Amino acid sequence: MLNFQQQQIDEFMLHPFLFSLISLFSIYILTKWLFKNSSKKTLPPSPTKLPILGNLHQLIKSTHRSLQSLGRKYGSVMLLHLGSTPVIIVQSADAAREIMKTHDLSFANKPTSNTIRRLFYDLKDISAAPYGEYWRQLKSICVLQLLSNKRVQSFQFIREEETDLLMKNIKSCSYSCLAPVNLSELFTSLSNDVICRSAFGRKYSEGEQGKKFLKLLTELMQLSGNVSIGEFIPWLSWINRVNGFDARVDKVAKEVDIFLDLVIQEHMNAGLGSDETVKGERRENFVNILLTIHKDNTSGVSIDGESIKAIILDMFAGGTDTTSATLEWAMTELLRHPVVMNKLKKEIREIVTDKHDITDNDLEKMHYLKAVVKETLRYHTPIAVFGREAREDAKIMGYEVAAGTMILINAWAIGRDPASWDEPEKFKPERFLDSSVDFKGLDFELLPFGAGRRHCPGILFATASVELVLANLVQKFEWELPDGIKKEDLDAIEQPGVTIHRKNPLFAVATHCYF
Ligand code: HEM
Repeated sequence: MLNFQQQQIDEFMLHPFLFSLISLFSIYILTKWLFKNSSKKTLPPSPTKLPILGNLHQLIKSTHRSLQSLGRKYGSVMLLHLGSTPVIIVQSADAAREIMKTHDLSFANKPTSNTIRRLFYDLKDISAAPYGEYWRQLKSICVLQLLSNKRVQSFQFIREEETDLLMKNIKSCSYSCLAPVNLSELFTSLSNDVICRSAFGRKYSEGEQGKKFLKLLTELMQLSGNVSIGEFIPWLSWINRVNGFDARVDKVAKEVDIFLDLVIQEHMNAGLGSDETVKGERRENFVNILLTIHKDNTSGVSIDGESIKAIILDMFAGGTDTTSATLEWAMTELLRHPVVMNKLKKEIREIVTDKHDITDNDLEKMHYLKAVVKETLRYHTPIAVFGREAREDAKIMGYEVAAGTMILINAWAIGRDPASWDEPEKFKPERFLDSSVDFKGLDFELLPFGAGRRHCPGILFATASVELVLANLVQKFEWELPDGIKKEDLDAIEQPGVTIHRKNPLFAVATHCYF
């Protein structure tokens, strides 16, 4: 029986036509299999997704913390699906370096949404504009004209005057009657006033219109940070129309536009008269600088009225909330760590021995203060997660990324990665004293301001205010928590949003005053 079968097989195999047919068919199948396997994309690991929602349900509580815990399981580069949108999550210094240095140009776009488009003049602002000639022009205006070293120095008088007002306010509201002050609220007004004077040449916070503008800005920030379900699950976008979200976006965009039109008109009427002067010297404000660029069309840069409004809006959106959050977290940690507070106090009081006001020169010598600010930005990264978008197909850490894919960089998790940091869960400014690690975008383990082409142009502007305010708060007052709250009981609960603030406002009492 076996022999018969074998014989049949042999005869069959020896038949020349059948044999070649079978060979050809086998080669075809083998080639197809090989090709299929070689063209199969190497994608990052991915948690199981639900139908429709994808992985959205896993990010409900706190995006940066949820991403960090998923990363512990799936690795520092993982693929999530937010609804039907694939998103690559990056949570290590090495992977961030590949995105923002090795392949920076491939990832130089920013992810956008319909909400951002409607709030930010159809992407005419710097932070949302796609990479290209228009964005390059805007960024160069921003870096060379609005936020350059020289310009930031020229606004020193604004920082000093506003800090001085803050100190007087604390003296009269807290020290005089030993009452708790809401530091969170004071930091928000200070940051707004500093940007307002730099942008418009005057504070708008006192008038009715200005107050309304600040309220609108708060709403604008909330709306831009809102994860609108329709962005990720397009067939559910009707929900935004029904629940009033779309109407709110349109209303805020319209009212912000009316206010900015008014401010620009005022500046056009007043001309350079709207600039503030210090000892007879004119200090140009952002609106006037932009109007001059618009009029002169110098150096081939051309911007229109909408671009001016979009840039101004970016300065407020990018510079106010982030600065106040940094101050709020820095004071929270100083109050929770009396040893750090005392060390900082000692440094500041040794440098500012007489009663003179703290100058930029003094700040330069305050190495511990700078370490406290860096540690605050590492430990409480204000913009915990920021995005990029692939402009073309690229490969990161061996994984393939298709053009158009959204990337989310979890700067907060990178700042707490044990692979880069010793005792990352402790607030320890000392770690920066003998270290060259900085936040200027060259050290990928510390990315509070991002890196590469899209890095934050406001670093100098922000740190100048944060350092001056902190140094004054610590030099001029002794601080205690209200109502006998112990340092261990001071919470650090976060309020989710684009910028991570404290959920509960920070209250403290100025018990001694030295001015
Ligand atoms: C502590 C304060 C601040 C923090 C933590 C911060 C953080 C950031 C981050 C993470 C980005 C994205 C970077 C990237 O994608 O690589 C960014 C972009 C930006 N920031 Fe800031 N920022 C701060 C202050 C400011 C200030 C004071 C201004 C202006 C007055 C400003 C204006 C901008 C602008 C215009 C962009 C968009 C840049 C671009 O897309 O090319 N920021 N910022």
